Amino acid sequence: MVKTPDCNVTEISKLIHHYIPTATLENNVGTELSFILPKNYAHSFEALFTALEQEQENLGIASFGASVTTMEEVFFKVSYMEESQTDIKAMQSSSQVGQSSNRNWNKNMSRNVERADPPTLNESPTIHFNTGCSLYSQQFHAMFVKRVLFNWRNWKLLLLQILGLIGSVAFLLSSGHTSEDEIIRQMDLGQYGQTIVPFSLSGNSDLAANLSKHLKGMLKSENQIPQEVQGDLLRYLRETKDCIRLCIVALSIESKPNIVVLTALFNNEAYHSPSAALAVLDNILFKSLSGADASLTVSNKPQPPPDGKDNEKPINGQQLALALQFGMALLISGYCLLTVTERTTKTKHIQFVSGVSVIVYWLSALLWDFIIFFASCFLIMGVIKYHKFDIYVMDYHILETMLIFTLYGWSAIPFVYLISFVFSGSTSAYIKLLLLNYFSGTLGFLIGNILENKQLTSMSNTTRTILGNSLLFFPNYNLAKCIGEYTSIYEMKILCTIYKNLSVYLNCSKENTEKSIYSLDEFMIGKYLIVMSTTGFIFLLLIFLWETTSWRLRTFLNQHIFFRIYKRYRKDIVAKELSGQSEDEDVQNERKRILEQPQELLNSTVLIKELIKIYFKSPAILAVKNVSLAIQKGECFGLLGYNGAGKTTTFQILTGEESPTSGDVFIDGFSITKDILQVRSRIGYCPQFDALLEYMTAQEIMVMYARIWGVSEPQIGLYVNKWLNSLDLESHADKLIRTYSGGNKRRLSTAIALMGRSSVIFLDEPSTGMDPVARRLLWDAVTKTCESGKAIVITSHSMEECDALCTSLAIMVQGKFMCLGSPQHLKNKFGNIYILKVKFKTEAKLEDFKCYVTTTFPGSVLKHENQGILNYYIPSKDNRWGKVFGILEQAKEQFDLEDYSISQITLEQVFLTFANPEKASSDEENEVP
Ligand SMILES: Nc1ncnc2c1ncn2[C@@H]1O[C@H](COP(=O)(O)OP(=O)(O)OP(=O)(O)O)[C@@H](O)[C@H]1O
Repeated sequence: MVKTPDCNVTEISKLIHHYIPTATLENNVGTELSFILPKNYAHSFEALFTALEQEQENLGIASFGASVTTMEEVFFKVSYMEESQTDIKAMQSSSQVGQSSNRNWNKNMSRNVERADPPTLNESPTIHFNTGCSLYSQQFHAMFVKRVLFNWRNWKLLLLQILGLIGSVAFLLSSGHTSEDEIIRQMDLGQYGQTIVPFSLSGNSDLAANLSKHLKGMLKSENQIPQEVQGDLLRYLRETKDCIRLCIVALSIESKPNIVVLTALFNNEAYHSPSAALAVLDNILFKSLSGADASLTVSNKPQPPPDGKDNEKPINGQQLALALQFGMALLISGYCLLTVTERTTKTKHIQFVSGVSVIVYWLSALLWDFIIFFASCFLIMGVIKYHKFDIYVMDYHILETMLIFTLYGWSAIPFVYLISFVFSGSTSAYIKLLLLNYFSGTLGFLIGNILENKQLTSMSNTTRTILGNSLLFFPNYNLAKCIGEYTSIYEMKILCTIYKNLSVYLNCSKENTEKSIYSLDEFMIGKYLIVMSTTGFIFLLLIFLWETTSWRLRTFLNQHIFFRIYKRYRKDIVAKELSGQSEDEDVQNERKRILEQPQELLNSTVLIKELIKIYFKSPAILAVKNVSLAIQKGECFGLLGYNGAGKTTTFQILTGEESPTSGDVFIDGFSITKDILQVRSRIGYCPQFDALLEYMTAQEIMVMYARIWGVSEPQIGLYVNKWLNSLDLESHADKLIRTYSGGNKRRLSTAIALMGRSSVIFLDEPSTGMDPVARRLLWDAVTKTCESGKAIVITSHSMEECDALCTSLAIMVQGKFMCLGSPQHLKNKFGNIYILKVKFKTEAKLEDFKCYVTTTFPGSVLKHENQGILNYYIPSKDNRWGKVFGILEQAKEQFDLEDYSISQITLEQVFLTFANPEKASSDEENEVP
């Protein structure tokens, strides 16, 4: 029944009980009133409905109808009976007494019992909500714990990143060193394999002949090839092809009067050829003096380091600078994982609409990520110390090195946050950021060094400066430069102290050695430190700016640029599709009321004024076409429509996710286009796809949202448990959300949307995937939330759900409202048929019954016939409820009917009429007069 303002519910109940004593009140919410009438009183229906029709005006009934029990209600009844027979004791002993009564309510279908309860879920008088500084500190706490839990639950990933950092640094540092035990290298020709040794002999002297003989003998014994050259030895070396590769040493023995000149030649491409040539020469001299058996062995053994420095490693700053790049990129890039996931799954949006401030959100993330980074830097210092890179750890240098790392972290973490806005997937974001950071560090470092060396490039100074300065944008480049320059400076200082006479190679002037490393001069680190500390602030500022002004920017572009251009070139479409005029009287009246009355008089929680949304693609998609609507406090408004009708887009605009192309929305009087931050903290939102942090448990995420809303710390447990109870989630409270079924995730998303102090809650298909029991729990929670004074806007493809919950609804078709009003109003307005279902005991009188129906109800249509069951559409015009029941009671006896039912058109049939007008009109033409 639809009640008028002066409806007398007590009198209506009395009248119904007069005819049907066992009738029960099912629902009394808003303008809707419904009773359950047992079927065994079907014989009294004629009298009851006739009496209702006669007294309709006196009792304050705007309209009424009847529907039969659905299969879902049968499901509840059967499962309840089954359960009560088998497990009644268990249910009674349930510790959750309130919960248990909830379940009974749902399974009994006696909704009135529960709905009569005072609202307990929202703003219970005992719950205190913090504001101001305490609210901000609670939100910071919630955001910080969220971040900690992410790393705690994904510890393997974090460990991998830290091990990657330390491992890569350790590996690259150790692989760059020469071994401590240097090998002894023998300086003979054997180290080059078999070689050709050209030699020339000139003059006639015994000594020369003797030397030549020893040379040949020695070379043969060493498996080398002696090659006597007649004529010019140098020319032979230059022109003989084989010599280019195989001649390492050569010898000339020249006899002059009174002297023999021995000359050893060496191939200057072979590293050890000079000493090998001398060794050959010394050997033949020794052999000629001491006999053929005498020999000399020449070996190369590096000299040991000076006293006390025997373990010191050579310092190599570039090596460390490059070694750090991969590990740092691996760790730092990982900070995009949660931020990208939160943004793409809309979890961040939900946190913002629940009231988290932008500053709190990002600073809490920065703090935790910085702690992890700082701890990792200490581990790197350990590795550096272990590898004896004393320059970074001796004296106060550890502080200087940590300062470089700290400033790098300060700029690199916000850099990663900022760049992560570009990506739509967390894994691809990680890989791409890893490559960007790594290559900006390594290639940037090499390019930077080339740019600094004026001899290597022919660029003008301006180009060189622009290129050099643009590299400063990348934190990894600054880190590499800092470490590289830092090492060079101290290396120079140490060398100048030890070797005072090295002025040929080093500038060891006082001015140079005593200059501060923090100086802004070239080859000092001051510039890089200042750039890192400044870019940290700039990146953070850009993030805050983007978060707070991107909405305005998008709205401005949409409304003042794109839409203006569109209007200019598509006047025909704008006039036809976006005028806002409607053929439906209710939609038109609502629009007129909103446009004509001042906003204050409308006093609505949600006010939608001429809302238009166009997706400017090719071709442009007109998703919402000039919609106006006012939703009051305590109202549950349903938005129905086929897939693609524009419901989600409307929701996205109402929650500040999408910007409107034209028009405005006011929540509690605050404009969504101008005061988005005020609007955000007044909204609860359950999006179409679950926006949950899957590494958390239900308990943890609910506690997080309770903190975001500002529930006082001692009451959070109580508050969260209430909401977990309300959607029957306590048994899953401690399980990770990633293990939940789809239905349970929906329950949790809905509970999150319903909690807090919002004025309006948007539920986008909340019951998708829920079982019937969970759906009833959801209905119960939604009804109680409405009763607590909040407005709820819901979209659903379940007509039954909208029928049960919504005080008013609109059917949306291709972006427009086609009708508007309460479910019963729409059924009465558009449902001009009754649905008659008849079942025969035998089919003997079936044909007679068909003739009877055709003559008794002119215009009726047999919709469906199957195994003795007939399904008719009967026009309701001229056939009142009482008359129809009277006729069918008589027909039951006359035609031997086993059973019959007569019901009003369902909301679903009204929906089909509107949502598919072409089909519906052809159906009506063909089937229903
Ligand atoms: N981001 C987008 N870019 C372009 N077009 C879009 C975008 N989002 C939605 N649309 C289009 O806008 C229209 C309305 O889509 P919307 O998602 O609002 O429908 P809906 O009624 O919520 O459908 P459903 O019931 O399937 O959720 C559709 O034609 C859709 O293709």
